[in-house]
Amino acid sequence: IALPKLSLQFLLSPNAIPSVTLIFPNFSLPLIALKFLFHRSSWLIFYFPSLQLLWPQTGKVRSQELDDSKQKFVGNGEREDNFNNTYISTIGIDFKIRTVDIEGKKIKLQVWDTAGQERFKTITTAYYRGAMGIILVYDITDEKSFENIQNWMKSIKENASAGVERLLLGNKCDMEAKRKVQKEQADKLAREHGIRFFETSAKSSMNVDEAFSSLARDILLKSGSRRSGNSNKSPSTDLKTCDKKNTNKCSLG
Ligand SMILES: Nc1nc2c(ncn2[C@@H]2O[C@H](COP(=O)(O)OP(=O)(O)OP(=O)(O)O)[C@@H](O)[C@H]2O)c(=O)[nH]1
Repeated sequence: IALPKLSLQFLLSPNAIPSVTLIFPNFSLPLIALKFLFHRSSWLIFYFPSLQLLWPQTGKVRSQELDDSKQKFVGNGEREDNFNNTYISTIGIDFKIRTVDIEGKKIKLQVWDTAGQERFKTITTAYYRGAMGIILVYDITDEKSFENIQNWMKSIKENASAGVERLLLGNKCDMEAKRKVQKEQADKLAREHGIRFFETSAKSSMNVDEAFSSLARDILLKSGSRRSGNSNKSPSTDLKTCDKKNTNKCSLG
């Protein structure tokens, strides 16, 4: 008998709807439906942006897969012709496996390609900790990207594990005519931080293998020397100069 009275009181109160749900369980069905709809819509609102985050990433992986298969199909054709010039920005993290040969041993590297853009910094810094090596890449045709290296160095100091192996790369060295960052500037910066520096080209593959091998070798050496108590750096990697005039060696490390 008391229930309807109670429900009326509750209906008039600001908390009416949850109270009615408690008193009349049969009312709860539409309310649950409402709640479900509400939750579902909020879930959808939260879910859709994350889908949008995933889509371009998938697109990037797919375009790279297509590129790889194109390279296989073309066979020994010039790699430059198959270079993927379509720019799809990395969103958050992109994951790749690369195998390098170090003194006859195959070393599998797990490479986490992080977005360079400032707005993804919170996501990317979360992945620093635990990384054994970090490659900092700037674009030799873009001064800002070089200036940004200082910020990344600071961020690594704050977020990465102590003693993480670092490597500085000046990429796009096939674009000499558009060069904005001189080799000497980067060399100086690398020396200040006590790290190796190479100029590379993802387009012509210049020094790309050398860069990965060098980092892997330094990581191996460091972990080996940690065990043996010796902390000497490995001898520098056999590098090629980016400008075509001198294709012998250029070790800046
Ligand atoms: N000429 C030339 N172009 C390059 C080279 N490396 C990358 N590019 C081009 O530069 C653009 C950006 O390349 P990405 O590798 O996606 O650059 P990123 O720094 O990873 O960019 P985010 O994914 O936004 O972090 C693309 O259009 C590439 O084709 C290179 O060595 N030489």
